Amino acid sequence: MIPPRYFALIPAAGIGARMGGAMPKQYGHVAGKPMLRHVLDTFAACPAITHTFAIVSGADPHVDDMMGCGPSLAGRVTIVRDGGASRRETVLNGLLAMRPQIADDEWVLVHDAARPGLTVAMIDRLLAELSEDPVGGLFAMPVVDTLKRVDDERRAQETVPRDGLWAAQTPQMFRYGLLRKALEQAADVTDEASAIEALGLAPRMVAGSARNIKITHPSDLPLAELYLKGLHD
Ligand SMILES: Nc1ccn([C@@H]2O[C@H](COP(=O)(O)OP(=O)(O)OP(=O)(O)O)[C@@H](O)[C@H]2O)c(=O)n1
Ligand SMILES: C[C@](O)(CO)[C@H](O)COP(=O)(O)O
Repeated sequence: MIPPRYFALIPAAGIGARMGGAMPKQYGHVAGKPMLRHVLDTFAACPAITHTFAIVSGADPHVDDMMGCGPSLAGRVTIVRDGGASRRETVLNGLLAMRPQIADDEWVLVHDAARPGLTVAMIDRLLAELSEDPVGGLFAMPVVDTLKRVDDERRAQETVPRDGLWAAQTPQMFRYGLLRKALEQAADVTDEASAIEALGLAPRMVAGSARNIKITHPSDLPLAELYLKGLHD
């Protein structure tokens, strides 16, 4: 029996509103290279990943320059120019584009273009932990801060018990057929695991890493630089 293969899907069609800047944040440089290029180079360097699909906006004017700023990724990465108005739509469009190359029981790792700190070793660890899992799962980290739910005036209304709370990261790894069905049926979700949970299934958490930071605001950049320059494990 041929073992199922692993494919990466990188949603990269956002505008980076919270980051600001002249271009979408996935093209902003961190440690000398565009954020999205870090991600594509990592997946291309991972032998266990059969192929990577990056989903960008149909009108994206930056992707060709990004693909040209380093060794060729031909044969390892396909750019799909079909981003959607939401993350969910972008990922779903990517899954549809992948259809001719992937079977329903094969794995899709969905990873934010905004998380350039991912390493090949982390990908291998995720596969080792989840490749036999009946549902799939994701990187996540236990919440360590005390959480407050606040009102419109930023006053605490409730302290949310943090026992059992984990902060989701990516990759989020599910079999193609299940993920596509879940996203087709989901309301607008902020991650793929939410759509899987809406089917009544329980994705498994795998301990992530602080280096797998999602670059959202300008204040996230210095820490990401430290990790990507190898100055901090
Ligand atoms: N319509 C969208 C929205 C987001 N994303 C992607 O989803 C990932 C995580 O989203 P986020 O960090 O929110 O990025 P943006 O949506 O670009 O940021 P903002 O919400 O600040 O605009 C990013 O790689 C982003 O490019 C996408 O592919 N399509
Ligand atoms: C998928 C994710 O990174 C998990 O924490 C997060 O939900 C993405 O949220 P964003 O608002 O699209 O950045």
